Amino acid sequence: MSSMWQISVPGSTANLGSGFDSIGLGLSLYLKLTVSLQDRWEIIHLDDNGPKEFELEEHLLYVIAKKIADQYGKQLPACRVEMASELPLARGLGSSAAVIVAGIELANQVCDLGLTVQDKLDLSSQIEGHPDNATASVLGGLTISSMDENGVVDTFHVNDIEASFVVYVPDVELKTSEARSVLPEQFDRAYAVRASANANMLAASLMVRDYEHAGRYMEADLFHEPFRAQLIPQYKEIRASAKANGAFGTALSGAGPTMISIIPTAIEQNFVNAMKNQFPEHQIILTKADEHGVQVKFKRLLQK
Ligand SMILES: Nc1ncnc2c1ncn2[C@@H]1O[C@H](COP(=O)(O)OP(=O)(O)OP(=O)(O)O)[C@@H](O)[C@H]1O
Ligand SMILES: N[C@@H](CCO)C(=O)O
Repeated sequence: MSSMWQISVPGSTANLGSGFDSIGLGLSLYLKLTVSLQDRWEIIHLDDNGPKEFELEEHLLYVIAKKIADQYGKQLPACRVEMASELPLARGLGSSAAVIVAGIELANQVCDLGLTVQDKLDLSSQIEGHPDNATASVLGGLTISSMDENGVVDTFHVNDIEASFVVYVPDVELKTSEARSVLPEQFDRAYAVRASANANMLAASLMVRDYEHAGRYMEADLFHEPFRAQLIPQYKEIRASAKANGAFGTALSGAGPTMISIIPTAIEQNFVNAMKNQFPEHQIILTKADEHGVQVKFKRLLQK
């Protein structure tokens, strides 16, 4: 008998504008792993959304799985991993958080660690450094989170987000580390109060499912977008056209360069067609909130 695990992790969008480093939303775009045990490690990418060349010891999935196994005093067995991903690298769709959550789950399954959901929220957020994408990949849905100085995460989780989302993915990468390097180290008090008031309004609007209001506060970020906008292809044009075509609001997805609109479900097809006409250089994808977070299917196979 041999064992096989199928691990599915949703990608995510972080911030939704003013909810910087705190608000996340799982998207119905997935990273999927098929894992089995064999006598040597092997990671096979089934598409282009993975590193083109890599040393095993530097592959994020392996690094995380090994780190977690070590942390729990277990030996990580050699695995064959087939990886399929709908998340382009370094575009703002939470590819790194999804791989981190997948690596934690892989170690959890093959080393039988018995991790709780809270363990997964804490471990993944500590590794990412902020809980927005990580919590959304663990839980799906909308997550509003805070991580304390000991790395303990408190998350408010909301499902049934009845809106549609459209992402505009440009053909350029922007590493999160680079997009964070342009942010100011400090804000003065009056500025910080306005920025956090806008984040509070965004969170409240999302909680009561007032997406029109949420769209307004998605566009009112003061923590990061004013400093990142210059790095983003067609930032102003996409925001303006999306609004003209009926979007509630548009923001950077995570650290960018992808942008995301929240739109009424009733207009989705016309909206996407109009935006595709106006932004032919972008890959434009209609998506929804994922409702499940990380999922595992386990099979025992009869060996030939
Ligand atoms: N499928 C994958 N396999 C291996 N490594 C990956 C994979 N997906 C992402 N990574 C790693 O994560 C890095 C991208 O992380 P980064 O935080 O810059 O972008 P992101 O997570 O896509 O964006 P954001 O955090 O803004 O949503 C890649 O350079 C690579 O090292
Ligand atoms: N909150 C993070 C998301 C990307 O990891 C940022 O905007 O930098």
